[in-house]
Amino acid sequence: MATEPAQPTDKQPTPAGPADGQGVPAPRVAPGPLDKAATGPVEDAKPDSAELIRFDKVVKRFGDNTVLDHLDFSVRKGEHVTLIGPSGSGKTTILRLLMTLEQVSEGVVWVGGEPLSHERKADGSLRPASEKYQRQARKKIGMVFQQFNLFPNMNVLRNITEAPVTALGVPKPEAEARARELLDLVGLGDKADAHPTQLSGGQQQRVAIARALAMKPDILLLDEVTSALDPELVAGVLDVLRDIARTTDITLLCVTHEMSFARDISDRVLMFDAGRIVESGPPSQIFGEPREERTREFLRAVL
Ligand SMILES: Nc1ncnc2c1ncn2[C@@H]1O[C@H](COP(=O)(O)OP(=O)(O)OP(=O)(O)O)[C@@H](O)[C@H]1O
Repeated sequence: MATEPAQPTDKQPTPAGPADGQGVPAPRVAPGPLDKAATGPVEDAKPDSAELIRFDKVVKRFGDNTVLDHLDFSVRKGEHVTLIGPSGSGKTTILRLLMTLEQVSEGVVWVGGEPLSHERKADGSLRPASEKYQRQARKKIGMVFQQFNLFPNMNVLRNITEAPVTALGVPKPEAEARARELLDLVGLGDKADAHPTQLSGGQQQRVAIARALAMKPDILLLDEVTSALDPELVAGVLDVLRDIARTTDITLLCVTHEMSFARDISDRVLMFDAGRIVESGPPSQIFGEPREERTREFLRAVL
């Protein structure tokens, strides 16, 4: 397989290019021209309707580096799942595949019962998805990055309303009313007119959370959202997220190094190592009685 071109950074999310899986055998769940050995109707492979996200035999390579190695997992509607594991184990790559900032090398990513990494052709086969298809398919997914990435030339209100107005066509007054509600939710009701440079890092990150929620996503991806913050600002952001986890029915997929936060908000924790899940279970198991030595070793190092 050819080495991939440089990937977009979180700061400059560019539209996803064509999948690098083109020309390689298609995943088991994607019978069709790319998978000559596979038989059976595509419909049979559709995820369970309660599953909102499903990774099916997903492989992600960067050049010779296999970052995700035939990864299978799913997340149910409304579930809060946290990914933990050592640096470089592939956690962020999973979120970036869901945002279509990266493309799978093999396998299929499904969201809401429809393929995200691929699109269905008229004959029922799955082919690597076009940029246009993915732009539409990822609309129900929001992400908060480590760096807040607010628009510096727009005030807080406009940072939040910009995407709903331009991408979803929400009328401006409606978008503004919702933005004000969200600002209240994140404890920044009085900052609508401020500019990002007038806010602390923690406040900027709370605006970024409000901005992600303004798109009314079904799925919220959180990628180490407190890593860039001064220690005294971390608790405020985590409290806002705890509230969101408790009071909304949003599905959360979260990468964090904050183990007590993971313990608080998660229904399930997935422990990763070298692109594979080494253990999966409720926080009581993972943090209380981990079954795998690799999990115990990792937690000894970080707790
Ligand atoms: N665009 C890229 N090009 C080449 N290699 C990449 C790219 N993005 C990630 N990688 C590599 O993929 C591997 C997994 O990275 P990833 O960021 O998913 O790990 P992680 O578990 O989230 O780590 P951390 O906890 O440090 O954020 C690393 O070896 C990383 O260097």
